[in-house]
Amino acid sequence: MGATKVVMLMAARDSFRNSTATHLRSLQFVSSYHTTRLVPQPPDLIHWVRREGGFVHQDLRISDGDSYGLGLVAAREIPRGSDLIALPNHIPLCLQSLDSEGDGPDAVIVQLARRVPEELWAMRLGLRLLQERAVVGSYWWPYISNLPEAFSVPIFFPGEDIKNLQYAPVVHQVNKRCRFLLDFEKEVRGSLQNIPSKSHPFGGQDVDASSLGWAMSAVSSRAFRLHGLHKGVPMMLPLIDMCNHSFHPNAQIIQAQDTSNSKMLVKVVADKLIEQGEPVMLNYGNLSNDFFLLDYGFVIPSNPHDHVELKYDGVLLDAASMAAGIASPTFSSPTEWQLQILSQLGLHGDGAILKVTLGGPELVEGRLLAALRVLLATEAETVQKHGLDTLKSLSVEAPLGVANEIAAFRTIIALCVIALGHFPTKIMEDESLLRQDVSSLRKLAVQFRIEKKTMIIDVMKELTKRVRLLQSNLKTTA
Ligand SMILES: C[S@@+](CC[C@H](N)C(=O)[O-])C[C@H]1O[C@@H](n2cnc3c(N)ncnc32)[C@H](O)[C@@H]1O
Repeated sequence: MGATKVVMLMAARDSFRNSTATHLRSLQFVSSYHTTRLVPQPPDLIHWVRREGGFVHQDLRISDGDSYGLGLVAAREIPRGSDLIALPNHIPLCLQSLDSEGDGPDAVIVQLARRVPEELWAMRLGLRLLQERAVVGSYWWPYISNLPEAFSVPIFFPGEDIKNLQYAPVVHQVNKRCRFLLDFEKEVRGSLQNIPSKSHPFGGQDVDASSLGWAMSAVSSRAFRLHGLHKGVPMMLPLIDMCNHSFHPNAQIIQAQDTSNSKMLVKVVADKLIEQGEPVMLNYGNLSNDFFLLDYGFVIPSNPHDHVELKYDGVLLDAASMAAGIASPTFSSPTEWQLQILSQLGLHGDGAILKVTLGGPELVEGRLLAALRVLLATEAETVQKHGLDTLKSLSVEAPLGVANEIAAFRTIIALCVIALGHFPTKIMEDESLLRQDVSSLRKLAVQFRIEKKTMIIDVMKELTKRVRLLQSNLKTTA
């Protein structure tokens, strides 16, 4: 079902290739990506920002080359603390408040944006971007023409490569986004049917799922939410959005006041000395590979913030526990006092959130760890001596005793084995696929699943190490 929808999205993309009206800019979408921009030779973005009253450090250049697409680099050493870019208020592209009324094209955009669920906020600003892309003479055209013509986010993967992700939570998200785009295409077309041309936000042009997908991906992969003046409102920040991501950035975005006119500026400032030839990197956030893939179209190898989602399920935990050699586990039939703690952990009763995670900086989600410790304990009094925070913490060693801790860790290791078993292929097979001549989208899908599996194996290794340590402590004490 999901895959069929995706194929439809791809097909929709192709069928609109010839719909260009001569007096308007086309919203069509062409299927290539990386460094290819919307027009073959877009205007010089640095020059445009300066001309519009922004500041760009004299030693900054846009560079083309590595696998990250375009990026910003230092042509000469830039000292720490230097301003790299400063954009006055009129350069960022944002959406007006969804509460605003009025008429004309902007009001139509606001009405359409109100129909987009908050979780797909990128589509809201995407409508605004599409509006500026459609009409000739847009103030932002020098910026928009420098945007990539295509994105490697999974809504544009062929159906087969969505399956190739092999990870249900992300496949589910991709299908949801594709379904949304196809439904929203109908809604947008319906709403624009009887709009007089002077109020048409896209200059009379048709909008399809593919152009909506382009706009949503342009925003999700490039917009920033700043928490100062604009209180988390997403904005497209021309030129600043040429900076690529690193968890070890050398620059950051700040908001500051322009001393000459006391208006607000969005700035990029060097956090470190930037060597000649070094790229300027920002941290997009401590995100999992699920987010990086869905919103940005890339994955980070050995991402310390990556995790896998599991459903908290007593029967599954019993199976894992038994596989780990623990006699008669009671995960599926907890006692009354255990159920009370599970409710406090949000793993039982009304409003329970059964999604738990393995991996990331926490290694094991605190709620899962606490549940295992509690359900593998036999005495209510021993457990009730401890607060929930202690039970949830991996750094508090064996709060309910060493044997309990070893049993909890072994159960998680067995859970990891079960989780690995859900992937239809092994890492070795994936790696051999990567060496073959396959499309870059397929490679990305395979790289994503390799990272998930490697992360699970790393959790197992770490917990095995801890079990060994606990066992040796036990022997020493004995
Ligand atoms: C804000 S834009 C940065 C400029 C972009 N490289 C370009 O060519 O316009 C974000 C996009 O850059 C690429 N990118 C940024 N950081 C990356 C990284 N660490 N690894 C791989 N791709 C990255 C991804 O395609 C991402 O969607």
